[in-house]
Amino acid sequence: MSNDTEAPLPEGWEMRTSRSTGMTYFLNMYTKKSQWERPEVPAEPGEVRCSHILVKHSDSRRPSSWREDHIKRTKEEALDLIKNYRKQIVSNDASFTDVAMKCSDCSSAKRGGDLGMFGRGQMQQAFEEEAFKLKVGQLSKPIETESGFHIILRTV
Ligand SMILES: O=C(CCc1ccccc1)N[C@H](Cc1nc2ccccc2[nH]1)C(=O)O
Repeated sequence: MSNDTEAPLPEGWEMRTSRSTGMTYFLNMYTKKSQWERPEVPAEPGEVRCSHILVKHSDSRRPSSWREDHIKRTKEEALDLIKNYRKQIVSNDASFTDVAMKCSDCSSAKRGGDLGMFGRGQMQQAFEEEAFKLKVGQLSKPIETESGFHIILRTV
């Protein structure tokens, strides 16, 4: 715990002095939210940009996609597929964009899986939690939402 006021603040934070009380507080430069406690980790961005690859299954919220009118694969088969896609990408046997365009069961497949910029409260909870944990350029492990299984690449 560093309460040394000289130590540099983590990325994205600025130190401020309250005009009314003279007390020091800390401002997240992305979200403009403030806090009294000295931050120990970089400020969370207000928005991130991610691409993803989605593999749906028969129990998905909408078991249909541009690829397949009636998706019959089981959850187990879907998880196996997304793990194999991740292996191909990590080993550089295929590019994220190509796999997304060919294999993703989301309409974003047409754009290499790109979902654009989004803030908290816009995507399904499990997807949001993982997306905001990622560093820029990082590829997530498979995560599950009601839509199916995803791997997420944070791009901005
Ligand atoms: O909801 C959409 C569209 C997502 C989208 C956002 C922004 C640009 C392009 C697409 N497609 C669903 C599948 C799906 N479920 C998701 C859950 C979280 C993030 C992306 C997702 N994609 C479906 O097709 O059932």
